Amino acid sequence: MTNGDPSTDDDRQTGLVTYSRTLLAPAELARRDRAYAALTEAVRELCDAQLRTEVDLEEVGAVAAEVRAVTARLLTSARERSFGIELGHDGGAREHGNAVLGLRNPFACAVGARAMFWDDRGARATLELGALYEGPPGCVHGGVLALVFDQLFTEAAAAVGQVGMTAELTVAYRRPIPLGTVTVDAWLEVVDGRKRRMHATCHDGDGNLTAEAEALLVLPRWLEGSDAIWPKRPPVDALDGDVSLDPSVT
Ligand SMILES: CCCCC/C=C\C/C=C\C/C=C\C/C=C\CCCC(=O)SCCNC(=O)CCNC(=O)[C@H](O)C(C)(C)COP(=O)(O)OP(=O)(O)OC[C@H]1O[C@@H](n2cnc3c(N)ncnc32)[C@H](O)[C@@H]1OP(=O)(O)O
Repeated sequence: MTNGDPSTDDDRQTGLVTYSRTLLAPAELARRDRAYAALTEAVRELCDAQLRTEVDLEEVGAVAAEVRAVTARLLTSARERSFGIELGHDGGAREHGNAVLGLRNPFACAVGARAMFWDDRGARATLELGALYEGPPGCVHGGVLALVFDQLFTEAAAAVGQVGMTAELTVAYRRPIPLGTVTVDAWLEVVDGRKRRMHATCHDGDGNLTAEAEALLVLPRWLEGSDAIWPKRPPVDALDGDVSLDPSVT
């Protein structure tokens, strides 16, 4: 099957996952990533602005027409389906459609160089969850937090070489989470064959523990022996200050 994109080779199937491999030189790939990241950021800013705007209704109508015109320009050349996974030159997955950290997904909240980190225990995300992620008034939507936990578990498992897909996810919401900065830590607790038991915490901007989560990840039978590589993230010590992932350190 061909994916219709001349910058990648054809689709391949590994179990349930369809992926292609880039045909572009690294410099060209980086140039495109910068351009698409800038577009994604601009659209994200637009989403936030349209949510909060109080301009008069005539202006609202005019802006809607302009946005539709811009959408039509983008659709003059567009893939028909989701981004899927494209493999880069090092075999690393370029998951640019991912709902939490996709470079080309304006809904993604874990974006930018300071959003996602790994160490030898697991993964940490430091996120700005603004008005677009609201559930209870002024607070983060519980489903959005579950989404972030889900991704963090995958990251934490990958950080220690134990990838898996989420089979079960349980969240304990301990106190409302004000919109703003949240820090989520996830780590591996137990490996039992293809099963990985995970734990995670969420702290608000004042350092309060707001939620905890547990998950069972399972290395899918179809992924055993695959050469697919989850993309590596910067080490936690790339951050300023004390950001140990040790769960005993609060
Ligand atoms: C996955 C990451 C891999 C990274 C690889 C690198 C590069 C890129 C390639 C692929 C990337 C793909 C996706 C990653 C992207 C984002 C992820 C974000 C997180 C998610 O968004 S992820 C989506 C939600 N997630 C699902 O879409 C899973 C649907 N599901 C299944 O795909 C199967 O269901 C699966 C695979 C879970 C198991 O299938 P299977 O055939 O491999 O294994 P099997 O059934 O034999 O179970 C083996 C042992 O696990 C126990 N077990 C199984 N399921 C259980 C359950 N629910 N509760 C309690 N125990 C359970 C059994 O009881 C047995 O235990 P025992 O050995 O003791 O008998």
